[in-house]
Amino acid sequence: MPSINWSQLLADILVSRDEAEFHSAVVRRLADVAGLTSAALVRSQPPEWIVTASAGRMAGQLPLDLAADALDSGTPRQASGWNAIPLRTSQDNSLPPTALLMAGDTGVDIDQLGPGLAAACAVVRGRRRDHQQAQRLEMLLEITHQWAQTDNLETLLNRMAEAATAQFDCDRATIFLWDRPHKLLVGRPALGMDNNELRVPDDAGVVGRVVQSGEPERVDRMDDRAAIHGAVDKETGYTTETILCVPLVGPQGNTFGAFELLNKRAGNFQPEDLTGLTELATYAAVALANTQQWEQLLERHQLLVDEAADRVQMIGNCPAIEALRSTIAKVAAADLAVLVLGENGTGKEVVAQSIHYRSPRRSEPLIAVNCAALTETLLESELFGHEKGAFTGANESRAGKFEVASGGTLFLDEIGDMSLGGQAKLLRALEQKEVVRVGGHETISTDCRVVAATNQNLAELVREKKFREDLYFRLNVVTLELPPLRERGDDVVTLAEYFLKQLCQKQGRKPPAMSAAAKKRLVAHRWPGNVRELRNLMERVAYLVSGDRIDADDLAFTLSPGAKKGGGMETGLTLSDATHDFQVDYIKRTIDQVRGNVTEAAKLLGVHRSNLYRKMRALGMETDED
Ligand SMILES: Nc1ncnc2c1ncn2[C@@H]1O[C@H](COP(=O)(O)OP(=O)(O)OP(=O)(O)O)[C@@H](O)[C@H]1O
Repeated sequence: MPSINWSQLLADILVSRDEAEFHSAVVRRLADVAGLTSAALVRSQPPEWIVTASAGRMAGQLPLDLAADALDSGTPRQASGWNAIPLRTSQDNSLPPTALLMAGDTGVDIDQLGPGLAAACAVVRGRRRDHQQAQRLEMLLEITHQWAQTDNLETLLNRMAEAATAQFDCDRATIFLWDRPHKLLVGRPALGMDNNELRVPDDAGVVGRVVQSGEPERVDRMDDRAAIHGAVDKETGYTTETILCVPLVGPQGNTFGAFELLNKRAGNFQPEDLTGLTELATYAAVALANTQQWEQLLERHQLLVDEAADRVQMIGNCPAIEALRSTIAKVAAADLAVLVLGENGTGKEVVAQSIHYRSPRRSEPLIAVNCAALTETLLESELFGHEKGAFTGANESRAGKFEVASGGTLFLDEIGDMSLGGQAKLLRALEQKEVVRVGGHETISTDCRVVAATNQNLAELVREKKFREDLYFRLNVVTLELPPLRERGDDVVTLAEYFLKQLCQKQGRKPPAMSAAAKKRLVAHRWPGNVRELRNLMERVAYLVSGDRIDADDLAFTLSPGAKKGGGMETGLTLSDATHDFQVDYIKRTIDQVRGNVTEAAKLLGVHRSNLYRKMRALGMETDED
C-alpha cells in the first residue's frame, strides 16, 4: 500500500525557507508515491490560477474547475482520474485558497492529507512571517534613523516614498497632508504632476475616505473601479489597479494625512502589507511632525536673521562710503578673507556685519572677538575652546569661537594687538581649518570666513616684526579702508540725523530739527572718536534737549585725547562745556595711559573705581560696564 512518508515531510517543513520551497518538496514527495502520475499545488487568485509547484507527468491541462469545486465546498473532489484536495486548516484562516491536484491511483488517505498539508503550510508560513517581521523591524529602524536626520519636508517625503515602494514592492507611494482649511489633500511626491505635487478634494476617492474615516482601505485588482478617484489617473496617464492606504495620525490622535501605495508588483496588497504600512505610517507621522516643527523653527530663525540684517545700515553718501558699499557687495559672496582698516569708531564692525549679512553665510552665526581685550592664554581658550580641567577655573568644557562660528563669519577685531604666540596659533587654525581645544586631543574641523579689523598700521607692524607676515597675507586678501569721519563731509549731518531719529523713536518722540549753525558746528568738529563719538553725542542730545530744535550751543563735544593733535581744545565754549570737555579728555587720557585698566586709572585720579564709573556716566562717557 503506497503511503506518504510523513517523517520526510516533517524534515521538509524544517528546512524550507518559504512556502514555495515547501510546496515543491511536497509535490516531489507525492510523485515518489507508487501509482501517482502527477501532482500539483494550485492557488486561486482571481481572475487567474497560480501553479505554485508541480511534479510528474503533466498530461494535458490541470483540472482547475475541479480545484475550484473542492475549494468552494471545502472537501476533496474526484473526476476523470484526478483528485482535488483543498488545503484548509481550522487554526489559520490566512492561508490563501490552495488546492492539491493528484492524478493516478493514489491509494493515499486523502481525507487525512488535506488538513495535514494545510497545517504544515501554516507552520512554514508562520515561520516566514516571523522572519519577515524581524526583517521589517530592522528595515524600519534603518529607515527611521535616516528620516530622523532629515530636516527638510520635501526630502523627507521623497525618502518615505522611496522606502515604501522598496519595502512593499509596489510601483508608487504618495504621502498626503491634509490642508483642512482649504478642504484639500496635498500629495507628494506625485510623478507626472506639476511641481511633483498632487491636490485632490479631501472627500475624493480612497484617500479622501481614509482621512475622513481614519480607517485604512485596500482596493484589489478585481474590485469596483468606482472606488478609485479617476481624475488623477486621467491627468497623469497612469493606471491605478491596486491601492493600499492608511491614515497618518498625529501625537494628539488627530488624522493629518494619509500614506498611499499604488500597484503592488505581484497581485494584490496582502494583509501583512497592511500591518507593515500601518507600522511605517506611525513612524512617518512622528518624523513629519518633527520636520514641520523644525521647518517652523527655521522660518522663525530666518525672520530673526532678516531682522538683524535690516538693522545693519551703513549710512553715508560721500564717495568713499559709496565705493566701500559697492566693494562690500562684490566681495561679500566671494568667501574671501577681508581686512578692515580704520581709526577707532569708524564703523569697522558695521563693515564686518554688512559682509556677513550679504554673504551666503548669513543664516549662520556672526561671532566677534576682541583680540586686544584678552591675554594670550585667555585668547587661545576663547578662540579654540577648552576641555574641562584644562586649567584652573575650567570647570566645564567649552566650544571656542572658531567652532561656534563654523559655517558663519568670525570677526577678529583689533587683530594688531594680538601677541606673536596667539598669531602663530591663529595662523595654524586658518591654514588647517581645524582647531584643538585647550587641554584636548581631538581635532575639530571648522569652516568660518574671517574678517579681521585693526586701527593700527599692520604693514608697519609687519616691518617692525610685531606682526607675522604670513598671517598678514592670509588675512589681507581684500583690504577695505574706512575714512575717518572728519573726511566724510556732510555725512556727519546725515549720520547725526539718522542717530537722532533712531534714539528719539526709542523714546517715542519726534526728533528735533537741527539748526544750520548746529550742522555747521558738527561738520567743523574733528571727530577724533569718529562715528562712535557722534553717536554718543546724539544720544546725550536726544535725552537732554527737550524742545523741537537743536542749536549749536546744544552740542557740547566730548573731545577725546586724539583731538589735541588736531590743535587743542576748541574755543568759543561756555566755561561749563569747556570744563566738561576737559574732564572727559583727562579721564580718557589717564585710562589710555594704563592701557584700559579702569582700577589703575581710578588710583591715579585719586578716586574710588565705582566713583570713577559714576563720574564717567555723568559726563556721558562710554564705560566698559555699558
Ligand atoms: N556708516 C555707519 N552708519 C551707521 N552707523 C555707523 C556707521 N559707522 C559706525 N556706525 C556706528 O558707530 C558705532 C561704532 O562703530 P563700530 O563699532 O563699527 O566701529 P569700529 O571701527 O569697529 O570701532 P573700534 O575700532 O572701536 O572697534 C556703532 O554704534 C555703529 O553702529
